[in-house]
Amino acid sequence: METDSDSDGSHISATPPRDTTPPQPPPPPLLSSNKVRVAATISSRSNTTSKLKRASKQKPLKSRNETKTKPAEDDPLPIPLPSADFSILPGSSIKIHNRSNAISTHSSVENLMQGSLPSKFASFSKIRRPFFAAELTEENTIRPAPSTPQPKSTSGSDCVEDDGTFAGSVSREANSRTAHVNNPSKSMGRLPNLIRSNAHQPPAKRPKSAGEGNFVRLNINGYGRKFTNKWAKKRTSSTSGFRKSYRKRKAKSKTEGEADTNACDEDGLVVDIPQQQERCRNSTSAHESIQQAVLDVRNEPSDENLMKLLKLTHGYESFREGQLEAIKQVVAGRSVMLVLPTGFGKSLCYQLAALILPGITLVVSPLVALMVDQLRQLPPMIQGALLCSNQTSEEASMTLQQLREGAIKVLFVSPERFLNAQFMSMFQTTPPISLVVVDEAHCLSEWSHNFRPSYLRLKASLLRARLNVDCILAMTATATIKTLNVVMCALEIPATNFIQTSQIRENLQLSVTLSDNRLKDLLMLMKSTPLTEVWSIIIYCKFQSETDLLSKHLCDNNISAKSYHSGIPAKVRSRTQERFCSNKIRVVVATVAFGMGLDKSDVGAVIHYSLPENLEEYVQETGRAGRDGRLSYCHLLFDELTYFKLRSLLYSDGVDEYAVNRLLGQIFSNSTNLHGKICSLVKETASRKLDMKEQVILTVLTYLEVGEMQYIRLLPQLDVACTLYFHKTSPELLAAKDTLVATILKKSEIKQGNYTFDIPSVVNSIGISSVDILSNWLQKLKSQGEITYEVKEPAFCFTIVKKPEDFCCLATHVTRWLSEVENCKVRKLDAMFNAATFAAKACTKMDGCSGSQHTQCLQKKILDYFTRDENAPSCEFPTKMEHGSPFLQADIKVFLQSNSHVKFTPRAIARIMHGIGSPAYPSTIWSKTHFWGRYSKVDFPAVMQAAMTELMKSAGKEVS
Ligand SMILES: Nc1ncnc2c1ncn2[C@@H]1O[C@H](COP(=O)(O)OP(=O)(O)OP(=O)(O)O)[C@@H](O)[C@H]1O
Repeated sequence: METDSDSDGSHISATPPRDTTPPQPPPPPLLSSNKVRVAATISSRSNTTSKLKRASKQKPLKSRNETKTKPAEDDPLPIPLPSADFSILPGSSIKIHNRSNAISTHSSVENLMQGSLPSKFASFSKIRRPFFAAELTEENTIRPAPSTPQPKSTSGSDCVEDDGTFAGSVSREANSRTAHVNNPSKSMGRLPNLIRSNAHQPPAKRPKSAGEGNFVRLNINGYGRKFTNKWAKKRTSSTSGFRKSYRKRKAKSKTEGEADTNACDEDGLVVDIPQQQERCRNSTSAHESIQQAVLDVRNEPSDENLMKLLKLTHGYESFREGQLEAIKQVVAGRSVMLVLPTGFGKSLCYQLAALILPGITLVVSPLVALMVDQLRQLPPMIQGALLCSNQTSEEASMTLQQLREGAIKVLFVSPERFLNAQFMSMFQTTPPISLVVVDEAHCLSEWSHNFRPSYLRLKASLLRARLNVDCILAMTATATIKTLNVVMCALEIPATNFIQTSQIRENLQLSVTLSDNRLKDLLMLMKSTPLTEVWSIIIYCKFQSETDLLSKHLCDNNISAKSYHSGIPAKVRSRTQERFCSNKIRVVVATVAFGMGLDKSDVGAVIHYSLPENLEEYVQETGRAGRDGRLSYCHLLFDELTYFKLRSLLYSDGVDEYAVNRLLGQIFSNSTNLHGKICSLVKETASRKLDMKEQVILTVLTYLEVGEMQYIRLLPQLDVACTLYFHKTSPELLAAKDTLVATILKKSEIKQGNYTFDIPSVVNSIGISSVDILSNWLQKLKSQGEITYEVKEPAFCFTIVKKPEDFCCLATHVTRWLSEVENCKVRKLDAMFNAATFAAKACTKMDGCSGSQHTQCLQKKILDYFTRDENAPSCEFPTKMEHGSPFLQADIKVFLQSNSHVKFTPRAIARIMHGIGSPAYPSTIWSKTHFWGRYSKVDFPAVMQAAMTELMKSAGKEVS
């Protein structure tokens, strides 16, 4: 059962244990959940009640059911089928609002909103883990090279940032809706997150500039390699250029005899030229007003001045809860931890701050897709750009040039950039950085659901020392107390600067079904009200194969659906997303790969076809529904089998101490001679030899770099094996003319007449300063027709800073920590499963839950999860796992006997018994044994223990 899941949730992304010594001066930690919540409210809380009252008077909650969805042109609307009653689904008695029974619908809506809902919840975010692809290699060596790091990599660490490969412009247009709920005021009264204010009361028209909008042409798919901020571009382009193109267009329209003033500009946007000129004039005055408003705020950052600026820049009448406080703190130079729900307006906080602060605002974002989305959403008067590895060096230099000229206010980068010495030093020649924004800040903590080792570099101390930045805005939508503590500690954000608002969006109706036939139940759900009346639906699956199967099944049943996962070509994915956003596809059946940068406010329902791995994921994915504030439906279909499968998969990243020890041995072998030289570790070979996933190796390496002590310095990843093919001059003759060729020949192995060498070894021995010099030189020989060459074997590259004194002690420390991370993930899954099981089986329905509708009890569970002390065991509902089996020991014995030629560790045996493949014991081979996955219901540590006992017995026999 090797997973084809996109979640790769199983990857521990293990990383360094936290520094035990807090940074100087130590930031006041968030002591307890209570403390956090008290601090969280700061000033925002006091206004909440009155705001709610005001809001409830102002706007009614619209029911999605009452919206007439507009059928798309190229996909026929599914034929409405007789509605089914969910109550017939096993394990539930769902009673969802029936169209033919309007009164019951609305009363249910009221019921939903009337329940006593807690006002504070932690919430969701949208980051997704990258998909990792490995290539087969044969070597596994660590090699020395010169001390200067090479700046460019072919398959470098930046590959992670580029993983968000889907591109495509996203339609921002939601269907216009006019319907109202019969009695909405009651519901409204209980909605603390007035996200709907956006939907119901369109903002005042934004001031427009000549180059309105931040146009981005995506290059992720390989076509159009530009990340351009159009506004900035227009600023630098000359007027004559504009006139020329205008004349050209006009002439063209004349020759064609058409009075068409609409023309396609170079980027494919339709531009109305006379209007554009008018806009130019208007924009000058708008620009001046904004400049004046910025000056006013700088002089006096009062609520009134900030509000005025907000209106001018974004067209909004007021700030949402938490926004004003965050902006004020940041503008005053104080770091802030901001926790707001998904789609609540975190970006606006740094956008306004960027405008007010004098220097550059650097936004660290985990995925290119997200950066592109954020760049696109910048208001026109804020010039932005992004740096990513998809760009050509010319594009990157152009961005740098614009930065130097002060033409860019907001720069988006990935955390991997902080590996790059060139990047870190480039700010010496630009205006200073005023603010660093860490988006999806939970990625910084190993205790979050989405940990990214590269985020570990983002320590306040580094930002201060290398970028001279003191002010940090950390933002997330989903973080537990434990996660927040880690983030705030690393970024040195004092507890007093913690801003958290009400977290849950109450326009989401949460329902749950424990199902023993999910396919049948899903179809029934889709063919019943209210879903028959909802246009945009996302169905989340865990596995890629599942999404393909489901979308086909839905299509076969007259429901237009498309599958979306990272195995689908980027172009196709991009098109699916585009068509979904423009309402041409009704249903997208997706893995977690779908949602990043999704800019669609009118998703009416999110269905989970599998159990999410944790409540963070659940909250985040359900949060993609109803961002327009309308009543939206979130149904969770789950079964125990998937729970067992997911739980097993969480153990696929675990490592044994001896393997960590061996890894350390490889990294530091000959380290005395290697000081400052480039070393490499071929990913695939190391992974197979150590039976350790590449991602886990990277985590250990990151630990060695940014843990308590710095042992290595990571460099961008590289394909290290290079094969040369000589075409004109013979190798010997060329070597006689060129010392570089001579060195290569000395360092090469001859395979089938071709010369293969290790790039870091050659770079080290010829003493050149960077790998780039070597590759430029090879390129030159290639252009002369002398050679062709190919590179392969992606490797982790690093230089040794210090050799650990005690390998064993370090290995123990790292292993223990990795194991804690693993346990944390398992606990998160259990909490998700327990919450769903509680709703489906044990909820007494006293607090407003009914049928399969469990908004109230699930919201309570979520609140509890995000605010409780995670270290305290939560055993309100024991997990379903068995702790042993009478046949386990005997089966392991038989398994060992029948595979006596293979060496196993207890972990390897337990993985096979749980049906999990690993680099050294791949599922392609081991799934053939009939013990494969046989004990997935038995707790993994118990299976490991049994395997250990059996291995000891057989070893004892061998010795005697
Ligand atoms: N004060 C406000 N009034 C009205 N609308 C607002 C306000 N602030 C933000 N918005 C709008 O809310 C929407 C969501 O904002 P944004 O994308 O910044 O949310 P987010 O919290 O960053 O979301 P995510 O968690 O998905 O990253 C945007 O359309 C934004 O313009």
